[in-house]
Amino acid sequence: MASITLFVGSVFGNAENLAEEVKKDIEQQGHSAIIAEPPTLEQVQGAENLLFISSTTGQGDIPDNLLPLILQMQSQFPMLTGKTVGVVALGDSSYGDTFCGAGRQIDTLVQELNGTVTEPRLDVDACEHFEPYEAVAPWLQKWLQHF
Ligand SMILES: Cc1cc2nc3c(=O)[nH]c(=O)nc-3n(C[C@H](O)[C@H](O)[C@H](O)COP(=O)(O)O)c2cc1C
Repeated sequence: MASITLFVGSVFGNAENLAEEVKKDIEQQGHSAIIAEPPTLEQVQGAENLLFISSTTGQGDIPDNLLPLILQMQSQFPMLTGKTVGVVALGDSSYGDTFCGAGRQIDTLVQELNGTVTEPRLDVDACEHFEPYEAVAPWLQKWLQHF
């Protein structure tokens, strides 16, 4: 059984709702999951495995509720060696070059911090998926197989 901490970046609630569904799914498969509310550096350091679920706001920006943690991680460099990390990015391809910009920033950061990325980041396009969970469910199955 794995223990997974979810770190969620959300402005209007899409990523938050998705995280609740993902949490249930993880638990149904016999693992434990908690959503870090609010997401803090201590929770990053204490997490066995980390799953980031973040929308993108502004022009490729990280939502305000997750930004302080990401800035702290960028400045304090809490190494993620030995921890499995997943990144799910919500975005909208009509934003062009900034599509899923927050998720891309987080993905780069966790790799710099030496997290173990077993599945490539999933980018979920709101233009294709009205309900993001339909895109995330198969990705999550594959990600959980690594535990
Ligand atoms: C003001 C605003 C700016 C956005 N900027 C981007 C962007 O730069 N890139 C992107 O891929 N999506 C962008 N989006 C789309 C959101 O990431 C997408 O709608 C997401 O599902 C919102 O999830 P949330 O409710 O958890 O914040 C933007 C949405 C809004 C309302």
